[in-house]
Amino acid sequence: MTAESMRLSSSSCSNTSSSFINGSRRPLSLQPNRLFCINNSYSSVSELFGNVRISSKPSKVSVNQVQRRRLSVVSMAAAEESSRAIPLKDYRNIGIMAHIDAGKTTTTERILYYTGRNYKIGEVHEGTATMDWMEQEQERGITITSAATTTFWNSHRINIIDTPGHVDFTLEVERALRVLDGAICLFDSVAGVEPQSETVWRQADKYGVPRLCFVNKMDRLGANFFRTRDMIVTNLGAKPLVLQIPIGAEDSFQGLVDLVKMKAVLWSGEELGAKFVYEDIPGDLQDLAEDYRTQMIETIVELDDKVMEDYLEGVEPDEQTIKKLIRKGTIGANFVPVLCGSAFKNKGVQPLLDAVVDYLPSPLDVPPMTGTDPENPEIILEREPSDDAPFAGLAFKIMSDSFVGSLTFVRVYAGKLTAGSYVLNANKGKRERIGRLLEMHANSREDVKVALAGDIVALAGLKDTITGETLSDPENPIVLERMDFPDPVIKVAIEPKTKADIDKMAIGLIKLAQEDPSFHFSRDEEVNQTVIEGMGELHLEIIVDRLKREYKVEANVGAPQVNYRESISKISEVKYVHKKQSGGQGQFADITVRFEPMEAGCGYEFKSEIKGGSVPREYIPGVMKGLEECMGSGVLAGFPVVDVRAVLVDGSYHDVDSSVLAFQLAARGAFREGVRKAGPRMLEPIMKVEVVTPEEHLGDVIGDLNSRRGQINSFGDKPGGLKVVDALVPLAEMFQYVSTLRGMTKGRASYAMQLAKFDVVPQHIQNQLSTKDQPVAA
Ligand SMILES: Nc1nc2c(ncn2[C@@H]2O[C@H](COP(=O)(O)OP(=O)(O)OP(=O)(O)O)[C@@H](O)[C@H]2O)c(=O)[nH]1
Repeated sequence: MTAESMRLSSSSCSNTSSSFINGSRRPLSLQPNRLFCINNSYSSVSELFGNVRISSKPSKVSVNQVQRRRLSVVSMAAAEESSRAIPLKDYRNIGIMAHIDAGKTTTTERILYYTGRNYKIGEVHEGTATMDWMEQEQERGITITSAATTTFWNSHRINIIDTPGHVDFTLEVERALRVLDGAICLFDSVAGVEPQSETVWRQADKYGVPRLCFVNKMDRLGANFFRTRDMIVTNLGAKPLVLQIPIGAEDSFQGLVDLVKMKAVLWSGEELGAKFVYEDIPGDLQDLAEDYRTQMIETIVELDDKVMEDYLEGVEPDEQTIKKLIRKGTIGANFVPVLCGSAFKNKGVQPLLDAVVDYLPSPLDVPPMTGTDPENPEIILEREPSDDAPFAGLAFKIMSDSFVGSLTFVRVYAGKLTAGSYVLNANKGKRERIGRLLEMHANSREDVKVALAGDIVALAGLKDTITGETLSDPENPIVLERMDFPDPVIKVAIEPKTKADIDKMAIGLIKLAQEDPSFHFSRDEEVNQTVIEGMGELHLEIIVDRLKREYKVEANVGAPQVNYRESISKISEVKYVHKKQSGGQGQFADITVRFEPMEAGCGYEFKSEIKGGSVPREYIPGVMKGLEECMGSGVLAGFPVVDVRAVLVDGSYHDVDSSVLAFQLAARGAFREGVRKAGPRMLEPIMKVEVVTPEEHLGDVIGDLNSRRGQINSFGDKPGGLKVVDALVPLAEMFQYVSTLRGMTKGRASYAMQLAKFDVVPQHIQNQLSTKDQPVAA
C-alpha cells in the first residue's frame, strides 16, 4: 500500500469513530469540572468509583535500611548463578523510528528473517507482521504499541524496539528512545523527511541517541535518494554521511554501491531471501561513487589527526580505519550515516544490519547512566554498564498479558537481575519480587533465569512499579532520570452501555492507564460521568476498542473536545487573610502571594521569599498545597493552569489560631484573587498540519484551512505533481478533518498533523468557552 493511501486509510479509522461518536447513540457531553484526579496510579475499583480522591503523584516513601539489607542478600545470592554469553561490547539496543508508513515494521520483519529469528515473513498489508501483534494493529496495518525483540547478527546481540509512527502514539517513541543506545531512522524515499520524522528526530536529539538513516522504498515510483539526503540537511539540520548510493531506482532498483568497500552490491531477485553478490561498480556510477567516497573520507579523517596527516600525504585510510572512524563519528554525533534499500523488495537489509553492528554504540559506548540518591536527590550517582555494578534498571513500559498478567519491560543498565530475587522500587521505597524474567519476541516470550547489564526484559509479577520508575539493588538505591510524558490534548465523555458494566469499565480504564501514561481518565461522582483523555482521536478510539475487546465493555462515547489550559499574562500581587471566629478555636492565616507568568512549557513553580519567619516554616506546606490544588482548575473555565510561578512574599500568623489548614485555605483565596488580577487567559493546542493534495484541489484545501482559523505557512511541491501545504491550525477546528478532506479531494489528498504549541485562544472563543456550561473535567 502506498504511503498516501495508508495515510488516508489510517485516518479512516478516525472516521469509524465519527460514526461511533455522532451516530444514533445518545450523544454525551462533558460536564462542568467538579474535579476528580486523573492519573495512572489507581489500583482498585473502589479507589476510583468510591468517593476517594487519588493523588497523581506517587507517594515518596523513605527506604528502610534494614529492609535494604535483607533484600540485597537475596538478590546477591541469586545473581551468582548468572553468566554472560555475549560480551557487552557486542550488544546493540536499537529502535526503528520514522513517520507513519515509512516501513519500520516491514524492515523489522526482514531483519528478523535475515537474522534467522523468523522462518517466515509477516507482511504488514496482510496483517501478519510479527511485531504488529495487537489485533488492532493487524486490522489497521499500523503500529500502535512498541514491540521488543532480540535477535543476533555476526555474533552480536541486537535488541530491537519497533515504534509506532502515528503522532497519537508518540509516547511509545519517547519511552523507547529513553532506553535505547542507538536508532535507525527510516525515510520513505518518495516522501523524504516527513513531519513525524522531524518529531522523532528531535526526540532522539533530546535523548542524545546516535542514529543511522535508511532511505527505504527505493523501488517506489518517484523514489529519490539524493533528494531525501538533501532534506536531512534542510529539514533536520543534520550532517549526512552517505555510505551507499543506489543502483537504479523505482522499478529498476537493483542494489547499491558500498562506498566503504567501493563495490557494487547487487541482488539477483526481489523475493524473500534473494541472494546478493559484490561486483565491480557499474561504469556509469563510477564518477558519482568516487565523488561521494571522497566526501565520506574527507569528513571522517577530521576525527583523527594521524589519519588526516596520512591522507594529506596521499595515503587513504584502509577499510578497518574507515569503519572505526565512521563508528566514532556516529557515536559522537559528528554526522549520521545514510544507507538505502527497499525492505519490501528484500534489498539493502543485510548491509543495514552490518551497519548497526559496525556503527551504532554498545552500552559501553554511551555515557554511564546517572541518577540520584532517593533519600537525597541532591546527590548524583552513576552506574557503570557492568554486570558487577549494583543492579539498576528502568521500567519503561507496562503491558497486560492474558497469560502472565501484567508485564513490566525493564532496561537493565547495570548489574544482574535474577528470577525469584527481590529488588527495590527506588521511587516508592517498596520492595518488588521478580517472579518470572521473560525475553520478549513481540508478544511471545521465553523464560530466562537472569538478565544482565544491557538487556531488555519483561518482568512478571511486579505489583507497584509503573512506567518511568527505577528498580535497583536495595543496598545501593538509585533513582534514574524519569521519562517525560506528554499531556493529553483531547478528551471525550464515556459511559458503559449497561449499568452492569460500570465496574468492568473501571477495571479496564485502570489497566489501560497503567500501560499508557499518555492516557488519562477521571470520574466525576456528582454528575456520574467518566472522561477519558488522550493524544488524539485515533488514540482514544483505540482505547475504546480495547475496552470492548479486552475488557468486554461496550461504551457510548461523546464528541471529542479540546483540553484547553489557562495561564496569566501579567504579574499580580495579593494579600489574603483567612480569618474565622465562630466558637471554639479560630482560624487565622495571612499571606501575600505574587503570581508571575512563565515561559510556555514551564508548568507551575512555587517559591518562598519569606524572611524572618513571618510565615513559620511549618505552615508553608499548607500554602503550597492550597495553591497546587487550585492549579488544577483555573478561574476562567476550570481548565488546568500552567506556566505560572507563585511566590510567597510575606504574611503573618497567630500563635493559637494559625494552622496548616488555615494557610491552605488562605492560599486558595489568594489564588482566586491573584489569578483574576493577573490577566487570566485561555490557551489551546495548535497543530502543525501538512496536507498533500493534487494541484486542482489546492484552492479548496487552502480555503478550508483558512476557515478553520488556520495560518498557512508554506507551499511546496511533492513528486507526482502533488502540492504540499504547511499550516498551523487549532486542534479544536481539526476534529473529523479526514472526512472533509476526503470529500473535498475525492480521497486523493492526505494529511498528517502533530502538536506544535499552545497559544492564546481568541477572545470571542474564550468568552464562549467560559460562559458555556460545558467543559470541563481535567
Ligand atoms: N514499495 C515498497 N513498499 C514498502 C516498503 N517498505 C514498506 N512498504 C509498505 O509500506 C506500508 C507501510 O509499511 P509499514 O512497515 O507498516 O510501515 P511502518 O513505518 O511500520 O508503519 P506504522 O508503524 O504504522 O507507522 C506497507 O504496506 C508496506 O508493505 C518498500 O521498501 N517498498
